[in-house]
Amino acid sequence: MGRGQKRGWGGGGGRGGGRGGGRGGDSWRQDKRSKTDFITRDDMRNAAFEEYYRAQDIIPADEWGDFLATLRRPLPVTFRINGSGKFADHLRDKLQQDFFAKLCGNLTIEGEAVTPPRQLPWYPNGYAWQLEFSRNLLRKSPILAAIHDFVKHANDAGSISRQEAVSMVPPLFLDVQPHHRVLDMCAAPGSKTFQLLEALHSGSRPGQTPPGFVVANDADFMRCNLLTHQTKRVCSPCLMVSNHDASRFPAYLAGALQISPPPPAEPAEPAAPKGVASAPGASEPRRPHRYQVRFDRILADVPCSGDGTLRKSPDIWRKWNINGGNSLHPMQLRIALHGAKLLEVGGRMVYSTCTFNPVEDEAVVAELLLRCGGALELLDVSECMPQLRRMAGKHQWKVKDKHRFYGSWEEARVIGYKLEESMFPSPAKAALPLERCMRFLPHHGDTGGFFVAVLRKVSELPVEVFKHARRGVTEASAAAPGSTPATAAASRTIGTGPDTNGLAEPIAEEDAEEDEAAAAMAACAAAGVADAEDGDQGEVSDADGKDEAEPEANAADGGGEVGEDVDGMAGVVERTAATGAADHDSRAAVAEEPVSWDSGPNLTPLEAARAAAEAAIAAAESALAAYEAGDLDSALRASKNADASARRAVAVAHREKAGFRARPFQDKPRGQQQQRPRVGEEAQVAEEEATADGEQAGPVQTSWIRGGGGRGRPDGGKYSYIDPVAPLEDDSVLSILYDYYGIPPDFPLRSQLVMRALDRHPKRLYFVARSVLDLMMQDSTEVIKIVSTGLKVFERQLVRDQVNECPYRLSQEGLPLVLPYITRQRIEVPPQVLVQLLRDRNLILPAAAAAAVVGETTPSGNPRGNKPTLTDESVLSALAPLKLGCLVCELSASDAHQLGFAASVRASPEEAKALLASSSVTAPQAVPTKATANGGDGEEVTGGLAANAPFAVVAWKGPASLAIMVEKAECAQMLDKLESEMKKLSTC
Ligand SMILES: C[S@@+](CC[C@H](N)C(=O)[O-])C[C@H]1O[C@@H](n2cnc3c(N)ncnc32)[C@H](O)[C@@H]1O
Repeated sequence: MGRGQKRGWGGGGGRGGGRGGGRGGDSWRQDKRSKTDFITRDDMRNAAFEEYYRAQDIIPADEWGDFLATLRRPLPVTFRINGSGKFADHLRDKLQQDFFAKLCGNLTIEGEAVTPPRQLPWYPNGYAWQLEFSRNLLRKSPILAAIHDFVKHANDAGSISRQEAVSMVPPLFLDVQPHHRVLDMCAAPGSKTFQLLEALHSGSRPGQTPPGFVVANDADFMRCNLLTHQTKRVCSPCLMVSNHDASRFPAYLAGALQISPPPPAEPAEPAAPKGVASAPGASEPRRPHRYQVRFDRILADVPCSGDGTLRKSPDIWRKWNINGGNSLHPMQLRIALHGAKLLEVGGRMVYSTCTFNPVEDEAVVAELLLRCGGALELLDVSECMPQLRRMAGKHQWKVKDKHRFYGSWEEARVIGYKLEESMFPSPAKAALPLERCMRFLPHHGDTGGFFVAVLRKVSELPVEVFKHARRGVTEASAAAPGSTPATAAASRTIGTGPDTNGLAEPIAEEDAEEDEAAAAMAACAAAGVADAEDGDQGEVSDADGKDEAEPEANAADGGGEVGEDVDGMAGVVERTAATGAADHDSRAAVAEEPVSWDSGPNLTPLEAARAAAEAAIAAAESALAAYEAGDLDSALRASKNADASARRAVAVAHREKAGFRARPFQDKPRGQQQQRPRVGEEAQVAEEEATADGEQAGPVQTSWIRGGGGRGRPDGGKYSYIDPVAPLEDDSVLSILYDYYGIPPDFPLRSQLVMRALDRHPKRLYFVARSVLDLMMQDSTEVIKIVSTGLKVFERQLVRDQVNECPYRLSQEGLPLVLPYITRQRIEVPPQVLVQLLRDRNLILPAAAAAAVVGETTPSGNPRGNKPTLTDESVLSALAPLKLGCLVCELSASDAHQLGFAASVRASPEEAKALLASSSVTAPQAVPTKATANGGDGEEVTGGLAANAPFAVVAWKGPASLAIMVEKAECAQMLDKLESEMKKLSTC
């Protein structure tokens, strides 16, 4: 492909083992550029590929030319609108009316034809679109450039997701409902998990948690982190991200560990002589009931050779060879078989790949069906989504090794190179209804290629499916992305017999799992640490994928989070610390002076870190002002101070995080008291302080811990590179949260609020759905390797010089979940004020504004004051009685109604009870048996907490200002929605 051929937005993320999926910002474009710049049209051919697929007869002969030509063209940009409801409709209508309507007809720009945007007719609610503009056109046309910007910002803000059209199909056929227990076996980077979560939350009211959950699993740990990041935007407490080889995802959990009651008091027996085992002691853990893990819905979107993504990843033209698909087949079958085992009777499983290759497609499905002996059936979904063009699955195909094609296993058995019987068609397979499988061809809908089979489990699997020894955890498994030397070695020790037919078949699977669980249980009972799973992958990153040792990350950690939320918090610090607008300038003036660290009595490390961070901000602002005023000497001085203060904040925060309870600085003997450091020396002083002796506070104790091993877990845990999950049990904090926000005691903060670090002052608090918590509780031996879970609802927030009653602010992400239960610290604001807040982000309160002398300049020559001021009397009087600190600003019910937004809910105690009860109902066991998939005309399949949230923002009341704590991109989106609805209303 020549350079001129590139699409304006490049392609999306890659598929398959090693290829990552980029989303957000311009990274797509960069990925794309690096992949395509060196691939010319002449490179887009591969004789082996053409020979293989011509022989397979999966492309009608008269379409072959079209098929190849389409594969050589770059992929259009495809995106879908996230969620459903008012916001999603608004976005769709805006796109249609403001942008796409202008591109209808035979539009040409400077002689180049513009392909009009195309709505994907089969995607529910008209929420998915395809755009096809070249980079060249983007440069020439303001309207195309505006569309580009809009889509980019909407993607950044999380209201749309870029995703290849056919990749959206498998989740639609899975028909996920809110009560389902869902497993996404190979989930990263998570575009389908996102859809599954939306379906799970579909129909949930704000504050309501669906009773089901989604476990998103991937064998690659780093890709699990990517997945966690990508799915944040759904705002779901029902997600657990795990890291296993899907073919060995734990099928049995040890159950909740029970401690036998103490025996009745009896006369003490003489101690047993040494070397004689004592009788099972009454205080020994009783072996718990085994708990079988079952799911109602399973997506097996397996790693594959990926030739369906040739348009997105043209480098595959060069790399494609017959061995790719052949070598993946055994792993794909293992994963599918294990999925069948984990599936609940009556449950549905979708097997999908992005390859045209029948060895990875029909061959796997056919072998799976045969092995399951009628326990699985292939569903006929031909009536679902009729506008989605598809080809029926094949009953016959050919298998090839590096030498030649073979018509049957008999032919290949002796001379075939690395071939397995399961890859071949057979009369028994030909009798299966394989035509029910679906293959999506690129030239039919200007898409990529995909294969989908929808299966239902109608009865328990025959025992013999899993009877044979597990001989085939072969090199394919050992080479799985993310597999560690430990797993690979473990796999090899299981061995591959000569006649294994390569399938990870089996076995001794039950035994292996049982042994694993028993060993882990024994180890746990002995309070030991068993690395029963994969061992340490050597990664040291937290749930967000940040390096633990990264100084910036730690700077915010114990230091009052001042530097954490740059967009949200910096503004708050600026205006809440002390005296508002006027204060900004006075601080700027002093910020040029080296900062004193020994001021004030009883300065704790936390306060010191906070003070240092604030000083850093003040100094940085001062430096900026000086640069703007052209005073380079002052700017340089202030910059050095900012640097030194920030370093100090990092150092003190490190110490605080490490659990040192340092003595107040002035406790030091007089001679050793902190001297005011000279400019440039602060960092060194801070380092010394950070290593000074202190009282070790020790890690916090909790009643349970699951997973992980990092972040202070006392026993080390099994997985030293993953953060553990543990309940927040500090009642002093819980009581403050309940009291400050007026949350009714029924709301299960006490049982469902967790932290990901065993810190005395955890930085973030996450809410986990009951269903996820139950799953974790069944896993008493911690077999499931949890990478992340929970919805962030609170973030630690302390501000200097402010009486901040609650150390945790709400997180905008978790607001839709907790808002209905919040009865204090919330105010209604008229739409105009909300617009002002979203636009300016910080509004000065009148008293502070009055204190600023208009026209006066600071010592460095900058104008004082001059900040947007909050003047609305109704808001000011509503704000007055509220405490300093976090609050929620929302539209009134009537304004929300008029503007067409979901009205904010303030649940009465009774309603709160009902909402909570409906959030934790037991999942019905009956699963719809209708052989239909969701997604028919007009049927709504998406939803989500975020999508249906009322119009409300987290804000911060300081002594001098009101600031909102929402990221800039999200502010812009909200502002756009609000203004557009207000405009509509005014023109009505
Ligand atoms: C086709 S991609 C999945 C795409 C994903 N479903 C989505 O929609 O974003 C295949 C994924 O399988 C993972 N993988 C490879 N081998 C695996 C295994 N044995 N078990 C689980 N995941 C595996 C890869 O790391 C990769 O992320």
